[in-house]
Amino acid sequence: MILAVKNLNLSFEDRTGRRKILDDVSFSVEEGQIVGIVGLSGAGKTSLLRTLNLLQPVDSGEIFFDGKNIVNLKDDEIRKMRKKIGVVFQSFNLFRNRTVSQNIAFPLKIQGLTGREVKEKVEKISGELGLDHRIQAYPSQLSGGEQQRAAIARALVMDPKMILLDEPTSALDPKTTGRLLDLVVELNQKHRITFVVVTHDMDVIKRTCDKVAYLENGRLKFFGPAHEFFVKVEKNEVRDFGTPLELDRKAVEHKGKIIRVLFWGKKTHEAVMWKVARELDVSVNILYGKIEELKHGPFGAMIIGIEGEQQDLFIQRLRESVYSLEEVE
Ligand SMILES: Nc1ncnc2c1ncn2[C@@H]1O[C@H](COP(=O)(O)OP(=O)(O)OP(=O)(O)O)[C@@H](O)[C@H]1O
Repeated sequence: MILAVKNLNLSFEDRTGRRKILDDVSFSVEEGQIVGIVGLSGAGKTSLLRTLNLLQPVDSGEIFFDGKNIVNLKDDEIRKMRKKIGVVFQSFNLFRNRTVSQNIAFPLKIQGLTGREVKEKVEKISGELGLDHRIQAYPSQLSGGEQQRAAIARALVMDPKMILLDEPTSALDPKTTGRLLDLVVELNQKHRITFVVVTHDMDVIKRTCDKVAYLENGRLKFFGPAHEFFVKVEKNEVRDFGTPLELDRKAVEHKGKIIRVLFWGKKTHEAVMWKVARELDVSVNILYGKIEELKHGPFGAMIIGIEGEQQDLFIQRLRESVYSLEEVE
């Protein structure tokens, strides 16, 4: 386990008094995982991210990183710890009056590496991130995607164990977003870097995340595998995040039973459904359906109308091969 957050509380003082921002938040992250932090605006996502990098002191609670409680560290220990945790802010925070190369070199120079060592590292990282041709440019001359990669390069150059990303795709077009997400997955697999990503973007969750933390008014309402988060969305247990499949009863004329099926990770569910339907002579009518390609396999939701004498047996048999199945009244 690389990160364990225990009973974290944070509050801020404003005109109305003290306001709770994080309320008894606990979760843990295995090394090499990518975790998405989601929730409505103001839920406390960025505040949580800032506590993880010790930019934000907390009221109470513990944060174990790499086996050590990092809450209440002394200044020199904080500096040491920060080397292991890279941060890429939403606004990238690149030094405007330095080139890409100088931006990436900056943390290494502070470390006291020799000119030659710095040059080698900067070249290696910028090559890996496809920035070699932009190395002498200034941030203002870069596209949003390039600025993002320069900021990631600057974090990566310290060989961090974990990288925190705040809304990494909010300034990017869909194509650049796709490339960034591929890059995150690649860095994660190649270097085993753990990522914690604050995002509003469902694509980030679908394509990169192993786990999801869902915050509502500072409380962690869900923490678990990405596909289980999508189950929550389908069951309408997550406010304003994603749209569950709805059955429009008026639009459907159906005499038999209607079932809602959720499936995950197996590509065989549909084959099973048709096979069982044939065996039991049940007719199957898919009324609504959708499939999301998650990192660890497809997640799907279907609303199905069935007819035939052996409907109940069909439901029983199908239930064995899907994630969940319920009858719709
Ligand atoms: N330094 C601060 N002082 C007082 N209140 C703050 C401070 N920083 C954040 N807040 C408040 O804490 C709450 C949570 O903010 P935070 O930025 O963590 O939310 P968020 O979930 O990241 O929102 P968004 O998605 O809009 O970025 C907000 O109501 C915000 O106004």
